[in-house]
This record gives sequence, structure tokens and C-alpha cells, in this order.
Amino acid sequence: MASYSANTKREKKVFDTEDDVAKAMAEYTFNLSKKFCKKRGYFTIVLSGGDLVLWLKKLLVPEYADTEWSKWHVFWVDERVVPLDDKDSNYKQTLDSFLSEVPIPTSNIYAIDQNCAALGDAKGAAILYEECIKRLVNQNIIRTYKSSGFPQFDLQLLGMGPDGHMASLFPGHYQIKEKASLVTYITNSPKLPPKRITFTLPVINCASYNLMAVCGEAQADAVAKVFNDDFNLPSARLSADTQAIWYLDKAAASELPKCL
Ligand SMILES: O=C(O)[C@H](O)[C@@H](O)[C@H](O)[C@H](O)COP(=O)(O)O
Repeated sequence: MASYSANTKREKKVFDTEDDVAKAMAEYTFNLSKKFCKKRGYFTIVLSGGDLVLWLKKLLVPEYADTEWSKWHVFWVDERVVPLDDKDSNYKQTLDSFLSEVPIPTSNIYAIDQNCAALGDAKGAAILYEECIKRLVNQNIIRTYKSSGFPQFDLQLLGMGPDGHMASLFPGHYQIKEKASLVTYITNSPKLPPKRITFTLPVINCASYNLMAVCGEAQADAVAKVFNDDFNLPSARLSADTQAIWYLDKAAASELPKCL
């Protein structure tokens, strides 16, 4: 796990358009799926909400038809604590746009507890999601990060908000400091809806591969702050065990100094 210091080196690729970012993200995902399915028979992938939900459709092309979908295990890095059939649910949005189009076994898709979701019980949803992850670690479906015992996911696909949040870790909110739990929750999220669960920073940064995909001029200021080591922004703290890489379109990268 990277330590934080000024002039953190951040790997990035800048693409002309959002569509190019989405296509490159699909290729990155496909290649890691091949790698991990071959290596251990499973591919544990963690998704975000937001624009990413639509970008996943780039995997639904003949080029990736031989993806070993049955070996995928799908999680969310954060989730809104709303009923699973609510339009704001990351699970529902991803099911409608992507998961319903690929033969991933339903039992390999890990939504938050539906009762807690329906009741808006963010604390309960976080506790049960953490228990679900620990169970899968015990079944050796999810690996662990060296000696820490923290779960190590193969790939996380992340997004960043204009305030520099990632997952549901928001600037100025205490959840970014949580180091013991795997999953925590927020009930006053600055990004609506207000109730969410989220992986904690240690879990996010234990992942083998983290791909942060950011598009649009609205994020350009936050991108520039991240690349200038403004650690008040949770996204500036992103690292990974093997590779953390930023995929930006030109608009999101527009405030970066050319030398970066
Ligand atoms: O549940 C969520 O709201 C998302 O997980 C959130 O963390 C998202 O990744 C960022 O807000 C970026 O969202 P956009 O991609 O829509 O800008």
C-alpha cells in the first residue's frame, strides 16, 4: 500500500473523449479478467455508480465475447441505501444496463442486504456487507492483502466527484479516517441520496488494481488538486497493491500542467 507524500507519482492516461475512456476501461477490465480467471479461477471486480454504469456497456461487444463471466464475482465499492429496485440503486442501474446482458451467476452478484436497503438502515447494510465479504474471504473467493487480513479485490473501477470524493468517502467527512472496518456508512452524503455504505480507504487501497475513470470539465479542478497532492480530497489518497491508474478524458485533464 503506497504511503502518502508530496509529489506522489500517479499513473495516468489521457484520452480524447469519454467514449475512448470507456473503451479503454473495458479493455483493461477484460485483460485483468483473463489474467485472474486463468490464475485462480475467479475474478473479483468492484464497481462504482455514476457514469461508470453506462461505460460498462463497452464490455458487451463481440471482442470480449470469450470473457469467462461465470467466474466473475461482482461487488460495489459504495451503494445507496435505497430499495434494490429503486432508480437510485447502483445495483439496479448496473443490473439494467450491464449485468442483465451477461451470464454472471446471480449468486456471484453481491448487492447490499435487501431488507436493510428497503428500511434505509445504512448501519445494518454496512455490517451485513462486511460480513458477506468476510465470508467470501473464508471461502477463498476473495484474497487477502499480505498479513493484514484485509480483503484484496482483483480490480476496482472507481469514479470521482467534482468535490474529489471517491466511493462514498467525501472531503471533510469522518469516514475517510476509518481504518478498522471494511465497510462503513454515511447518512448525510453531500451527493444524494444521503444514505450510503462505502468501502473504507484501507480496503480500497488493498486492491490489486484500481482504475479511476474521470471525464468532463466539471471534474477538472478536482483532478488538478489531486495531482497536486491535495490530500483533503479522498481521491488523492488512492493507491493500490499492483497498479492504481487514472483514465482521464481531455476535459477532465484540462487543468493539469502539461509536464504532468
Ligand atoms: O454511488 C455513487 O454515487 C458513485 O459510486 C460515486 O462515488 C461516483 O463514482 C462518483 O460520484 C462519480 O460519479 P460520476 O461518474 O457520475 O461523475
